[in-house]
Amino acid sequence: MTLSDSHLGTWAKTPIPHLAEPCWEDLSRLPIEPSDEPLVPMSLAPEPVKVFPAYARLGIPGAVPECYVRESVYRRLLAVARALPDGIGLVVLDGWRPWRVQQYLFDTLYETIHTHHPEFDEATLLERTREFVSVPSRDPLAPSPHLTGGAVDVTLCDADGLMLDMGSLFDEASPASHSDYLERLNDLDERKRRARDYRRLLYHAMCAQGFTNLPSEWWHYDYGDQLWTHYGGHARALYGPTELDTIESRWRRQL
Ligand SMILES: C[C@@H](N)C(=O)N[C@H](C)C(=O)O
Ligand SMILES: [Zn+2]
Repeated sequence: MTLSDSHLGTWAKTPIPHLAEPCWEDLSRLPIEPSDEPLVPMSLAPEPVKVFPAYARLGIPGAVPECYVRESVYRRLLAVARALPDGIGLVVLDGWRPWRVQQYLFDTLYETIHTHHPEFDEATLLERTREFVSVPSRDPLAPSPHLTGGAVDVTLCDADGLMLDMGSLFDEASPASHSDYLERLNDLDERKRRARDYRRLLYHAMCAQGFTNLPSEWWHYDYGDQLWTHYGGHARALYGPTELDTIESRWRRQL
């Protein structure tokens, strides 16, 4: 289904600004005042929110078949979806992530880059991997963003539920995934111009609800974690690492 330019509105006409990559060492020093806000399942959200737990669908070991997020993140994502033009839906691909999945993603990308570039030294390998996967960390002072339930990976779909072409694939580990990549190209063909406009639409709809974006990934947004503290200019983060409630922990609290 093709949506007309005028239908996409002013967000799609407003460029994505260029932002510098984060310095992860500086981020880890930002204070966290942890809230006990619960993790809630995105799949209970009404239309136009859609949920496709990408890592569980890919069979990644330890991945959960649901996208859990903190309650404030849930409410904000619902508001984002409701603010999109008619006929466009918000697809949530990942939210809270178990440490094991973060480790699997990190190790897999690290090994893949190492195989393709045996000449890279350790520091370069780490830098290239970090561009697309954060270092796995359960440290209460410096958790990986997705372990907090504040980070989300999202995209857009049309009224038929088909994901829109955003100019690179979700998790594509290439410069084309940088949020402002299409802003920097001249002479875009029709396909790339539409992808640029969809990225802009997603970016401004998310920012209007208080999310911040990771500049190396058009799909990754944060609320309440240390990336959000940095890019949003906040005094402190709201979320530390968290875990899903188990039946054992629930009963232990109740008895
Ligand atoms: C793996 C990718 N979807 C993602 O979320 N990357 C960021 C950098 C992360 O792992 O926190
Ligand atoms: Zn992410």
